[in-house]
Amino acid sequence: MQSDTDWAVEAVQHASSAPDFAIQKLLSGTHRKLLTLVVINDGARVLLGLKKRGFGAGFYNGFGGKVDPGETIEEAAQRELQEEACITAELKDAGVLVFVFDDQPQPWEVHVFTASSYVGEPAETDEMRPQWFTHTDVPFDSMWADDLIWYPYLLRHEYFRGVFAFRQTTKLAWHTMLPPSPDS
Ligand SMILES: COc1nc(N)nc2c1ncn2[C@H]1C[C@H](O)[C@@H](COP(=O)(O)OP(=O)(O)OP(=O)(O)O)O1
Repeated sequence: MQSDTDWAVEAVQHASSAPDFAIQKLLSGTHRKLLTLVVINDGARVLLGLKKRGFGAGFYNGFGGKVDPGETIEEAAQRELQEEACITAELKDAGVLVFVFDDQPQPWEVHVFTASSYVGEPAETDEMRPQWFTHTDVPFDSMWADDLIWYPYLLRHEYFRGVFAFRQTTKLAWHTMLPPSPDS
């Protein structure tokens, strides 16, 4: 597993409005939970899934989950895409999101990927029900609150990095978006 998100620590340190819990949890050095998220974007539409169980159930989201020990982040993204949507794809790095929750011990680091095409036929699984949405019809009212902020970058094919602080799991309390790093 690999990650490099010291920029998230700097971002909260330099933001006077960042909530205390976000600053404390990011500065504490607590091991971050690594996750993946894949959004298939064919140029006019995105393929999302309605999460049927577990964290984020009832929200539309891309396909993804936790990085298992011994896996690279991209291997985890491929595995989760196959497990949740029954497809494979050539993945492109789209951005990184760091989430800090007041009710979760660890910050979460979510690596977002896109793909313009895929192999297989998207199919419903135990975890997700896939559905296409046009770019003008993305169901933000039924998605995580952060999505409204970073989807525009994804749809413009612009690499993004963001830090988001949530209270009571789903209430977005604060966020910041950073310019892409020089090597991204
Ligand atoms: C907090 O805001 C979030 N926004 C968005 N768009 N996506 C998020 C947010 N927080 C988490 N996610 C994503 C990251 C992952 O893709 C999933 C959560 O993964 P999950 O907990 O379902 O992981 P699995 O490994 O599949 O879990 P199980 O095997 O235990 O079901 O949500």
